[in-house]
Amino acid sequence: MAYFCTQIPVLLNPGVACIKSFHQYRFLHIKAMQDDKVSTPTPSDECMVRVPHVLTVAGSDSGAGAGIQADLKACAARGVYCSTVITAVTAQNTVGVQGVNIVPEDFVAEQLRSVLSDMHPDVVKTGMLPSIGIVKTLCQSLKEFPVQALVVDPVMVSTSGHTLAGPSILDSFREELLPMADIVTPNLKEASALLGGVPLETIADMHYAAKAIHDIGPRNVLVKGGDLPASLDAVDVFYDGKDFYVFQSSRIMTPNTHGTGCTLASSVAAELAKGSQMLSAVKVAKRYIEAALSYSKNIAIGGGRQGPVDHLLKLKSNVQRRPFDPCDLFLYAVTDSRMNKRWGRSIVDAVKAAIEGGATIIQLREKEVETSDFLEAAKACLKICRVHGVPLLINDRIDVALASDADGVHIGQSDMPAHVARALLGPDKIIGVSCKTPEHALQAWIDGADYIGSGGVYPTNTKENNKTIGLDGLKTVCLSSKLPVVAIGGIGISNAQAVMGLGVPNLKGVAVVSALFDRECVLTETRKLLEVLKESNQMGKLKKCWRSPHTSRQSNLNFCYQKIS
Ligand SMILES: Cc1ncc(COP(=O)(O)OP(=O)(O)O)c(N)n1
Ligand SMILES: Cc1ncsc1CCOP(=O)(O)O
Ligand SMILES: [Mg+2]
Repeated sequence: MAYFCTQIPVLLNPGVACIKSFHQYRFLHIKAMQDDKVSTPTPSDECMVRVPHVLTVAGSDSGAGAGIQADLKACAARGVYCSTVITAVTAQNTVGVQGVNIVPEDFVAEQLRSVLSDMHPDVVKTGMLPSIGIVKTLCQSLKEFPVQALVVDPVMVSTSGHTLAGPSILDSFREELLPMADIVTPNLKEASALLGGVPLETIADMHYAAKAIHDIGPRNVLVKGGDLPASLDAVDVFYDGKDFYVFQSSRIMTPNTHGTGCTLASSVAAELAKGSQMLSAVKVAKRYIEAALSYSKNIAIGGGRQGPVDHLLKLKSNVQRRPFDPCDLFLYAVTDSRMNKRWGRSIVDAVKAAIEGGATIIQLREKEVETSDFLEAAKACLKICRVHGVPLLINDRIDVALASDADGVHIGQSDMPAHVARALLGPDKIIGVSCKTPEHALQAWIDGADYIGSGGVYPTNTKENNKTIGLDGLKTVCLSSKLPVVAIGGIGISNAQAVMGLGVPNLKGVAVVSALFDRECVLTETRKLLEVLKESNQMGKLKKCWRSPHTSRQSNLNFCYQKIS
């Protein structure tokens, strides 16, 4: 079995050293264009990385919970490329299957030839195979273009009860397809059909079925017990021809189960494509489907009885989150547990008060707390921030940001490099970078940051050995920066006006620690600073911008400030 590495392929221009990130590439490309010597980058073999690849041969589900669409999403979620040969197009939604249109056999053959002859997938996974001709075509193609593993999900009846492959198909399954399979993953109904209609109602029956199906020829069998009567647990039985393994987990109560069979089989295929052994591929796939089911418990898609699982575990968080808006930097509150402890309050209480006072973004800068406490605080603060539509960033700790699903991070010149943070956090999270010079600011932009923090503008006791850049230094950085800027360092009620009065358009606000948190009442201090900031932005030229209602549920905080130019 080959080992594959999953790095992003690197683009090369002849004569240009290997470019490591998209942002760097984009920058060099733009620069080359400006220098008038652009040539289209060509891939070079030495930098190319082979990507694990699953080909799914299945039906399309217009509702996208199952079929080809589930396979694509599951493989993407598991980090594997997925190509698709479509055997049928179904009209389907959360209510049921309204129609099926089978793709002609010779066109299935053509799709198979296109993919197998050129792209050489590692693993083939099958779903809906609606005719004997299509089963035979597939078996023939696999003989011509062998793959490392074949995963057969013997789809016969949709969960809503619609026949997707009739009983006529069973002989070709038994005689041709299953003997070629490395694993077959029937549910109880499908296992029963493969065994000629024998009733399967107990875990003992599932053991019997796994063995009897194994005798037909596949190397491994996973009998799924989701439909087991009178069982609160989800029980699946795996048999490798020698040993039985019973996977038992508590049943996740959710209406959103459409596509779980396809997803499980695709995930097994994805793990095999990455190089896993069969038993660990099944284990990982089961863990993944459990996570997806649990995550999708309360998502609402469609009006029918059975909604789709959210394979990418993303839909809910995108509802709660909104894109970064530079206006968020207006009143940027940065916590400090030492100060809060001194005044006898928790991080969470401090954040609550700052938001109530008008803070437009929160950064948890916790240099002295244990990781587990930091994570708990981040989760608790995130709940509050989400209710108020205020973004929450984590200082320094990418791991805490990831684990808490915070909105982003703030990192300095000696922290994790911003391009690495971007690769770890993905395109949607907010990244801020501390910059004291125009060179820092340019690099932050190249690396994919969203904003820069610049300072210390004034001397401060909050951060040791921090060079003060003054208002002139801040202005120089702002003028050179392509990104919005927030000023930091020694800023409070007495000098916020002077900072904002610099009059550079990309200076969007001030970041403040001690002026808010080293005070008795965070709420009062935040309110006072907000008033000063509003004044300083030459009141009248400052426009209150209302956010769309779904982003913030408290109307008094449902705003940001934007300067009218
Ligand atoms: C908004 C903002 N700007 C700058 C900093 C400083 O970050 P860094 O230079 O990494 O120093 P520490 O805060 O980690 O001590 C910041 N935290 N926030
Ligand atoms: C974290 C940081 N980075 C540059 S100055 C500073 C400290 C700002 O704290 P304060 O607002 O109390 O001066
Ligand atoms: Mg830092």
